[in-house]
Amino acid sequence: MFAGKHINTSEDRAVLHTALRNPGVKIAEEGVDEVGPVLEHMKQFATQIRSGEWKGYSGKRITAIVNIGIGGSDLGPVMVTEALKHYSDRTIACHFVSNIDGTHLAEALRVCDPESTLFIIASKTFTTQETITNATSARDWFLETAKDKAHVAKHFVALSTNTKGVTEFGIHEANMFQFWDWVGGRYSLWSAIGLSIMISLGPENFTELLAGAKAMDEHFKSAPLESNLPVLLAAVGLWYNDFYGAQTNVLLPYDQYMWKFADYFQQGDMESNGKFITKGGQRVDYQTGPIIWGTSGTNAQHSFYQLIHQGTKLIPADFLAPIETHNPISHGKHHEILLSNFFAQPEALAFGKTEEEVRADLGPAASKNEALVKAKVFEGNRPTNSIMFQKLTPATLGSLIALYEHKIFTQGVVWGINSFDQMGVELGKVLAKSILAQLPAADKVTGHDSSTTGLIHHYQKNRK
Ligand SMILES: O=P(O)(O)OC[C@H]1O[C@@H](O)[C@@H](O)[C@@H](O)[C@@H]1O
Repeated sequence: MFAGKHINTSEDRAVLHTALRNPGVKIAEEGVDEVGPVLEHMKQFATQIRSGEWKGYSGKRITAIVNIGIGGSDLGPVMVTEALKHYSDRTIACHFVSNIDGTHLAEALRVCDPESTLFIIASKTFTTQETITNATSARDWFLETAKDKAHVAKHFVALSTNTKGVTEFGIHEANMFQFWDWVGGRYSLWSAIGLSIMISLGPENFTELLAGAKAMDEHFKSAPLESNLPVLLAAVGLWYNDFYGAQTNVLLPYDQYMWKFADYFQQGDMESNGKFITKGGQRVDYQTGPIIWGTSGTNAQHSFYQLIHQGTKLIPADFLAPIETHNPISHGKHHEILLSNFFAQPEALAFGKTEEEVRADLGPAASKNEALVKAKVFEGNRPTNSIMFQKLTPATLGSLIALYEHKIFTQGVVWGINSFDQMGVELGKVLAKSILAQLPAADKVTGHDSSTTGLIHHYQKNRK
């Protein structure tokens, strides 16, 4: 991976997101020597937006950005801007529009002023139906007020590998931030796709984020296997996934800023390792990628922990927490309570509560209610990893993301699959396109099973 070999075999591509955090690295791959210049372009632009030097068409400064992208062109920027909100000066409101559901764009535009809004169209391919449709509607909305197409240049920029698609859309090449086909969508927040992060947090913090990831890259490359964090995380995951039949891995950050961390790695892990075919084309006869889910802190305890503690499924869990909080309100009381929960849960999951302990707790009442005794038993022996870090800084977040990226890579290598393509997302897209063409009239609906045909007909009869 680090050497730039084409390990994404199905697409014959290198996998070089690590080069994005190591500008100037020498690898013979088209575009690698442009990493530094593009980063510089992003810094200049972000600084102009943040300082107010960049003006909208009517002379107002930019006070809101709307990142329009989906999947890897959305989840990274959303997760990181949330996780590092503490580092934002909040002078520029950040909106993220991904869903094709018109509600997503409409609700974002409701609070934006066309004269002071910048649209960032983020799409590696610049062909994704949701993004191009949302971007076109955003441009129409903008032109309702701005009138003149020449004003688009001040309010629309693109992050893409597809220069032709971007210029055809009407965005000037000078307002395009390039990246390359060796950056996978779900590994792209380090590239131009991170522009919204940089505008929100400032170039220095973005540089720190990259530096944190680079530190983890170095560790991954050089640490002995037995003390190599991504390898350990991968090995523990493999153990439960492949030898204990665990279907899943829940991510539980005890830091409210990280509330989108699991959402981000849902794509990162499941789109990478949700594969049943090896690189050589054989059907695997073992389990590959786990189901990833989770949410932050104690909210999860009051929601789904019941099943983790006493359900019939084995759910390995990763707990993450900062030693220091950015918000030590009420003399640090909140953080002490938060951390006491962070320490308590893995202990409870590991050691549970025996029937004898329950009986001792209940005293004489135990013998009167045997069912209650059984209901209060925790079997324990439920596996967890606990990861503590000093504070959620840009560098620490960069390291944590890279830690999980390399865990995913390591597991993919052991399973012999290609973690860097995503063939499984294509079929639904193709079917949706053919159905879209059939929606105008009932007699156009052909080639489907009776359930699908019935649903489409129901919609056609009842739409207004
Ligand atoms: O960035 P673009 O090209 O719009 O793709 C957005 C997303 O599309 C999906 O179908 C997947 O392939 C994702 O990996 C990707 O991040």
